[in-house]
Amino acid sequence: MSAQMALSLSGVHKSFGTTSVLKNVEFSLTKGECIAIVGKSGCGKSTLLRLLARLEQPTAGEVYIPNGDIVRMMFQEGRLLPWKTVLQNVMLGLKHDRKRKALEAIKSVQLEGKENEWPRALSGGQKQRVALARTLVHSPHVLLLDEPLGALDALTRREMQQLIEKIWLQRGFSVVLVTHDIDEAVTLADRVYVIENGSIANTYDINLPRPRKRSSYEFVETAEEILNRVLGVNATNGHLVSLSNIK
Ligand SMILES: Nc1ncnc2c1ncn2[C@@H]1O[C@H](COP(=O)(O)OP(=O)(O)OP(=O)(O)O)[C@@H](O)[C@H]1O
Repeated sequence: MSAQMALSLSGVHKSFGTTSVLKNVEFSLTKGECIAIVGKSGCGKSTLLRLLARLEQPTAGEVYIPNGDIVRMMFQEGRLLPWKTVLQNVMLGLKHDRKRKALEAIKSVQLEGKENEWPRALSGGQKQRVALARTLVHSPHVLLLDEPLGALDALTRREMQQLIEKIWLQRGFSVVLVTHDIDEAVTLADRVYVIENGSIANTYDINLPRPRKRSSYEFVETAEEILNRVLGVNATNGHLVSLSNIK
């Protein structure tokens, strides 16, 4: 494996009982890359992330992450402990230098001044900032994002996307983002994988300059192409066609 490899999956299959969820999934990330995984509900996106987080084991194949590399996951619901303050939530799981590290992470998500608030006093966006701080405090090599902005309003979502991009560019970790929002995928990812019925159906390299302009012709074209692929729409005539006919 190359020293630049952040993670890789080769020939990964995952079944639950007799239900086959992932079939022969193969991809890799170099360090510092951000990829997005999109696909219809139930296609296996979260299962893929859970394999990367080692919350599940593959039925066959290999998930490779370099020894000692730290992987952290952020979920759609922030999963904050309601009986702990912002600072206490961010300090969770830390062993050394807890307060200093937590304060630094809280600052990086622009929540200075909220350290002693209870989660119930925070807006949805602020809660997700705390959830992000809780991952950053561990200095992850790989950040797994499972639809982290899915419950936020459109404006807050944009702000969070900008924040995630800024922190990612500063810190240089690798990101695997699962999202239903194709614009979000094209805004953030170097590469977008479309999953269909548990397999990678298409890969799109996104070579647009950052920060990406959603109104640009290239952005709109790319997002539409990916959306059509996910939906199984033939972009040339706009009709729904059988997914198996699209290569
Ligand atoms: N622990 C489990 N036991 C049995 N089946 C499971 C388990 N986890 C996931 N599945 C099944 O695997 C399939 C894929 O689920 P997964 O959550 O990975 O999809 P998804 O693409 O993330 O969906 P969504 O976009 O709706 O979150 C579903 O049919 C689901 O019911």
